Amino acid sequence: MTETDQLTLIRSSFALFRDHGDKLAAHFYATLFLHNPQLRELFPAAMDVQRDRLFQALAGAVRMLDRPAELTVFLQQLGRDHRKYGVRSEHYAAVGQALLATLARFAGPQWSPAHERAWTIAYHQIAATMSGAAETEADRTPPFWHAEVVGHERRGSDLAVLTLRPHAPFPYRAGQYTTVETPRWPRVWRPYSIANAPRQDGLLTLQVRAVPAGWVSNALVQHTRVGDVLRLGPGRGTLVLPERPARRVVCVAGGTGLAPIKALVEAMITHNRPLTLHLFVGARHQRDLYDLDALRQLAAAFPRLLLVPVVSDEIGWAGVQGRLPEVVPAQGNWQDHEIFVAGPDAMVISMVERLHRGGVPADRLHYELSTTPEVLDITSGLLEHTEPPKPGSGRPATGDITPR
Ligand SMILES: NC(=O)C1=CN([C@@H]2O[C@H](COP(=O)(O)OP(=O)(O)OC[C@H]3O[C@@H](n4cnc5c(N)ncnc54)[C@H](O)[C@@H]3O)[C@@H](O)[C@H]2O)C=CC1
Repeated sequence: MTETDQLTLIRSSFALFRDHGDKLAAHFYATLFLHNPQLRELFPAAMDVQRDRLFQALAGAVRMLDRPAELTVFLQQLGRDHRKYGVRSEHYAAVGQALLATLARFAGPQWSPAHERAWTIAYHQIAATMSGAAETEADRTPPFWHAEVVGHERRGSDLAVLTLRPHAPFPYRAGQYTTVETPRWPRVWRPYSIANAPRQDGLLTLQVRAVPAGWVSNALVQHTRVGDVLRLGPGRGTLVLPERPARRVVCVAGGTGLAPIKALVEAMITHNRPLTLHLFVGARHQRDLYDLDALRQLAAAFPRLLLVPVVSDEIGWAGVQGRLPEVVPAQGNWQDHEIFVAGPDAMVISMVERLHRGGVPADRLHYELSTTPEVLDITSGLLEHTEPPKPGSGRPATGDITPR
């Protein structure tokens, strides 16, 4: 079977599953657990979110099949990230069997031996790439880090700043995110940006907003205390400082999008010391500007940091008023600036589009979206246990200005 034949068979059969996402996933997990009850304990108690992820993961992999280099990078990362769930190489065969049986069932009469072969080959390649990367990584880093909560500060009714002390050195770059599991919700992991540049004492801060029905965010904000121990996945994400030192910089943070931006600002102040550094911090209401005191301290220590709080939804606010995508382009000519943007996807997309239209080259625009295919894939693997990113999370897509 040629690669082209394989691709055609997989894509054509995939179209048959499209309308069965939920049922297909439910059948897959039922089959998997029926034949391998010992695997149930790798998954969270509630499987509804998990089921949604399966079809997205398959769609992501099928989409990338004709881009092998990209697919390999994605699968390697997925394999490394599955270590924290306790996934081992021998589990992949069981998953493959359940998957193939499920696909055959949902494809119906159109399923042929050729389809079976094409999917089997593809799955073996996927499993080999994932488990190979996981094994290589096992020589270098632990699958997860325990981290003690050494500070828990409420900033308003739905927001908390957590300070964590990992039990072992936790390598990451300013602007990256980690995934967090709380003892309250075992095996449910959610991504949160790390809100500080790496420090000598190894402490990490998270800025977490509790969102409606957000299991982990509510546990972290409402029910977590100093002394609790969380688990952290490895640092991830591409919203990091570029190789070339940034000389003139604009940072834009909307809501808890401040977390990665604050880490980047700290790193720049320590290492690059840019000539100009504008920091726009947007919130809906004045009371939502939850970290102003700390930002003012940064500005006092580094006078070239110009801090601009922006409030969008409160009449009577005496400072800059409006939505970030309208305010920031109007405040200056940023064509020769390095721009970092984080916050709600709609804000980030609108901001990046406007700045690009205004002449800022794509390679100077740094941001991440929660809905990029890459992210969807990473957070929704066959065995992945995370929801789409929530507040406080950071996503890879730096420099790509195409909204997805
Ligand atoms: N790397 C990243 O980009 C990161 C993104 N986030 C995301 O940031 C978001 C933060 O949520 P909240 O704190 O509740 O922020 P929020 O919804 O209260 O909004 C914060 C700011 O963004 C503006 N904004 C919101 N929607 C907008 C839109 N459609 N168009 C233009 N401006 C808009 C608001 O006016 C305000 O200035 C979450 O969705 C979270 O996932 C969080 C951390 C990192």
